[in-house]
Parts: sequence; structure tokens; C-alpha cells
Amino acid sequence: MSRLSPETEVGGLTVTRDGVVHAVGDVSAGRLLDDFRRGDFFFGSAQRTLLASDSIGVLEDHDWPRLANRIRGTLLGDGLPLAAGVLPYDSAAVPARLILPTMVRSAGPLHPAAGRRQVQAIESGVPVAAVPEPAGYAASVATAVRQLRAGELRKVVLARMLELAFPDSVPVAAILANLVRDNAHGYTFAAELPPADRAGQRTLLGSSPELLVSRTGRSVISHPLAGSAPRSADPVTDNANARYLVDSAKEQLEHELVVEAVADTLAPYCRNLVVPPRPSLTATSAVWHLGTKITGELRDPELSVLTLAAELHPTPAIGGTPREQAREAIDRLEPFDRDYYAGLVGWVDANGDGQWAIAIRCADIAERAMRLFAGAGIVADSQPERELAETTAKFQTLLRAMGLTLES
Ligand SMILES: C=C(O[C@H]1C=CC=C(C(=O)O)[C@@H]1O)C(=O)O
Repeated sequence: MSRLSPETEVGGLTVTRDGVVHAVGDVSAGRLLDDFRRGDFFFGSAQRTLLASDSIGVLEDHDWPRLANRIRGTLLGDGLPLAAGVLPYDSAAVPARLILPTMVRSAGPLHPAAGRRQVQAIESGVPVAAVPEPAGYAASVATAVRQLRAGELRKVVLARMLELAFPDSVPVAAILANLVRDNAHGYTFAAELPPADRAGQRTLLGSSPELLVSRTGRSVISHPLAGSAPRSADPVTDNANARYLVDSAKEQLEHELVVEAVADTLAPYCRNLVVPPRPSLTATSAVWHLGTKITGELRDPELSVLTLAAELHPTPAIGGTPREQAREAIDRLEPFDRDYYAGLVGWVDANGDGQWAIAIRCADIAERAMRLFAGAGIVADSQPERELAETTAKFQTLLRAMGLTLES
């Protein structure tokens, strides 16, 4: 680990204290992207870009409230600026993993031009295995619809996975740059995961449109999304898809269930909770969404963003309603472990401020293998083929960043 002596400046960017780099320099987001190395934590958004590196340790824990306490103690004790990393979909299955960086550099928002590096497309012909096969996914959606119509559930999010096998190491930094180029308004991230076989690097890489929760002082924001339609290169079709989303009672219900869950969870912790009565259209490069930006003011200024995240997760944007029945349906109908897909990615500082996005539109990357995930919210009026098409549209975020096209 490299430690700098107090008050040293590195390229005029960094302030240090106690021999540990704390600081935050005024650099461009593009510079941070250029400096990213696998193993670092990168988190870019429309507000701020973070690059965290030179970790003095890693905190892994299945118990999130205990983790929140450990982090606070460690950050204050060691005078570190923040902890950053990933929390899984299911805290019992795999641990949360946060690094303790000694070097944290921050810049303004990402701009598409930040992803300016010339990145060659990955060679075509990368073998892909769909898990389950598209027909199997459609059949699972049909099974869920029967359960929904029987009244056992109101909503469940079912995901599918693509397994890609690359001839060489996956070019993580290049794909990250392309994700930035295509998704300047999203939460674009790269974070290390615990290696599956305790050997080799494993990275969660993606660009999520969805903020689970952020805290800045007393100010709390959540921006739930649910209800989707594919984007199209043809403006007429693109408009028609957006129109469908706004007018569809099925998509509105999918959305309302998430807003209701988030607002109900935040209400006891916040005063002046503002929940807009109607959702707005939110666009990513691949998908239209319905979104509702919820804001509030924390009653207890000591409450960490991580505690709020633990209370909110899993929302019906990636789980369902009621929560336990949805979890059971997901376990039964999805033939793979989600691990960190549909978990959370972000950072928390010693004051409890931070930002956590939902880990969707992402890939779990080992050396030459990649697992790509996409899910869709299923309600009683869902049509299996339509939900299948929605997941295909969601895969485009990553596939486009690699210059790949899904053939079927
Ligand atoms: C579960 C995913 O998206 C969620 C977020 C936004 C809209 C969604 C939907 O309309 O189904 C999903 O709830 C995913 O991208 O894998």
C-alpha cells in the first residue's frame, strides 16, 4: 500500500492527513476513468464521480446492521474517508463486501465524452448460454402469472441470465468506459466481488438507472423505477413505446407497488416526505422507465445511509409484493443464484452519508467468464413474451458497451 506523508500533494490533486490520503481532488471524471484499474471501486453518477483505491482492508459480513457499526468504528478509528462496495441480493447467501480505501478521488458528473477512449468491440462469436433458455423463462413467467391471478402474490420480479465465455480476459476498464459513454445519467460502477473459488479477480460492472437511497446530512433521496418499455432507434416506435408505458394500467401497478413500499419504509425515519402523486418517464439508452423521485428529511441525523438501505432492500423493483412470498417464488422459479445482481452498490462515509444504487444492468465478471442479468416485474396482467422482450432490452446496456448483439 502506498502512503504519502502528511500534506503531500499528488499532481496538485490530493490532500493528506496522518499519512493517509483522504482527499478529494478537483479532477475531471474522464481522468478518474482513465486511472481506473481492476480492483479499484468506481462509481459515477450525474452528480459526482468517485474513484477509490489503495484499500487497507476489506470488510465482509452477512449481517448488515453489524456491518454498519463496524464501518463507522473503522472509519472513525483509522481516520479513513469512506467504505465502498457491494451488498448482495440475499444477505444470507453471500457476504456484503466493502473496501476501506486510503485514496479517494472525486470529480464532477460524468459526461459521455469521458468514455472517449477508443474501445474496440469484442470479437463477435462469443459463446452465449441463456439460463434459462428464452422458452423456459417465458414458462416461468406463465407460472408466476397463475400464482398472481390466484391472489397469492401481487408482484414478483423474475430474472434471467446470459453466460458468456471469452477467449481472453474480459476488458473491464474498456467496457466501463463504454458504459460511461452510453449512460451519462446512470450510476455506472465497477466493484470487486469476493472471488467465487477464492482465486482470481471477480468484478461487478454495470450502469444502473435506479437510486435506492442517498443521504447528504439530513436530506434523503430515493428514486424507485418500475414499469419498462424498450427504446427504439426509430423515433415513431420509440415515442409509441413511451406512450404505452404512461398509459398502461399494468405498468402503473408495477410501479405503484415499489413507490408504496419505499415510501412506507422511509416514512418513520423522515419528516417532510414528498412522494409525487404520479410517476415521470425516465430514459436510459436501452429502456424507458416509470420513475418517482421521493425526498425527505431525516429525523435522526445519526442514522446511516446503510441502515436505510438495509431497511429498504429488497424493494419490489427487484423482489416483489408481499416480500416473503415473492422471495419464495424467485427461489423456486429462477434456476441460478443472483449473488450480487439485484443487490446494492455504493459508498458510505463516517458521518453516514452515501449513495446506494440497485445493482441492475450489470455483469458479474471472472477472468474470462461473464454472467449478465436482467429481470422484469411480473403482475397478474403480464404477458410472457412481452416480459421476455423486456429482459432482452435490459441486456442491451451491457451488450452495447461490448459491441455485441444478441442473435436470438
Ligand atoms: C430488475 C431489473 O429492473 C428493475 C428496475 C426497473 C424496472 C423494472 C421493471 O420494469 O420490471 C425492474 O423492476 C433489471 O434491470 O434487471
